Amino acid sequence: MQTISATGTLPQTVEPRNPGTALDLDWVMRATANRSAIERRAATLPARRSVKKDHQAAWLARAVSCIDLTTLAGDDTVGRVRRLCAKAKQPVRADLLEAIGLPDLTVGAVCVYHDMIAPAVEALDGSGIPVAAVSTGFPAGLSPFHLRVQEIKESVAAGAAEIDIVISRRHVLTGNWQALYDEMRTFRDACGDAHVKAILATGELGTLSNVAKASLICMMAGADFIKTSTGKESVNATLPVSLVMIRAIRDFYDATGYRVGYKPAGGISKAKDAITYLALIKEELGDRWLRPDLFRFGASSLLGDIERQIEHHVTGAYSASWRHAMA
Ligand SMILES: O=C[C@H](O)COP(=O)(O)O
Repeated sequence: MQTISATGTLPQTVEPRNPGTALDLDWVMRATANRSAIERRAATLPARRSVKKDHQAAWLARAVSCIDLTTLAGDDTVGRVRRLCAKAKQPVRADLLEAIGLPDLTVGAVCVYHDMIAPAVEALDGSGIPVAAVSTGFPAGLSPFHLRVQEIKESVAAGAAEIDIVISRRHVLTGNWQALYDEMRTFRDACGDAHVKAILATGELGTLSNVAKASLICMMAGADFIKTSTGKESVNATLPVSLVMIRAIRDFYDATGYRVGYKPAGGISKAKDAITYLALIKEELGDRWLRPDLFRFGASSLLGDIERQIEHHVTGAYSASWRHAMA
C-alpha cells in the first residue's frame, strides 16, 4: 500500500462545479455492468488491503476528514445534535490528534433531517464544517413533488450547505430515464449554491446496470455527488455497487472534464472497511478523489471504531467501544 499524506498538509483546491449536460440516451443505454466481473474485482479488495503503523494512522485520519457524521433518527433531539456537532469539531481525543500531528482534524460535514439544521448550524458556527440535510421526502422520496422541491428550498434557507436528495426509484425500475433526469435537474436547480448529493438507494434498483444508468443520469442532470443509499434500505453501501458508481464517475469525468464526488452510505461502521473504500477510490479514481470535496462516508457509527484504532496506534491499547458511544 502506498502512503497517504496527513489531512493537515492537503493543499486547498477549488473544484469547478458539475453543471451537468443534456440527457444523452445513447450513452445511458451503453452504460451497463457485468455483475460477475464486478463481484470478482470487489472480492479481491478487502483480502489484500493491509495498511500498517504510521500509514494506517494517516489513512484513518483521512477517513475521519471525509465522514458526513450523521444522525437520522425519529427520536433526534437538539441535545443529541449538539453532542454530535461537538464530536464533529473534535472527532478524536485531543491528545491522540496531537500524537499523530493533526490537532485540527474535523469531519467533513454533519448530516441531519431538516428540523435539526438550525441547531446544527448554530453548534458548528465558526468551525467551517458544513451542515448537510437529507431532503425530498427522505428516505422513500414519495411525497408530492412540489413539497419535495419546497423542502430543498427551506433547508437551504435554514442554512444547509449540502442537500442529500433521494431519487424516485420507480423512474429507474420502469426505465423512465427522461423523468429521472428532469427530477434531478429540478432538485439541482432548487439547491441553488448548495451542493446536491443524489441518493440512488441502490439496494432498491434491481440491477447493477440500473445503478450504472442512474449514476450517469444524475451526473448529466448536475449532481455534485452520487451517493449509494439512505441507510434505511435493507441493502446499503456495498463494494460491487461502489465499483459501478465510481466507474460511472470516471467515465463522466473522461467525457466532460467534471469531477463528481462519491458517497457510500449505510452500514459502514468499521475502520478496516473505511480503509478498503479509500483504497478502492485511490485505485479507481486516483488521489484527487480522496479529499472531502469529492469523497464522503455517510455514517452514524464509523467514527467510534476509527477513534479506537487511532488510540491503539498511539497507545498500543484498545479502550472499550462503549467509551466512544457517540458516533
Ligand atoms: O447517509 C447516511 C446513512 O444514513 C448512515 O447510515 P448508518 O446509520 O448505517 O451509518
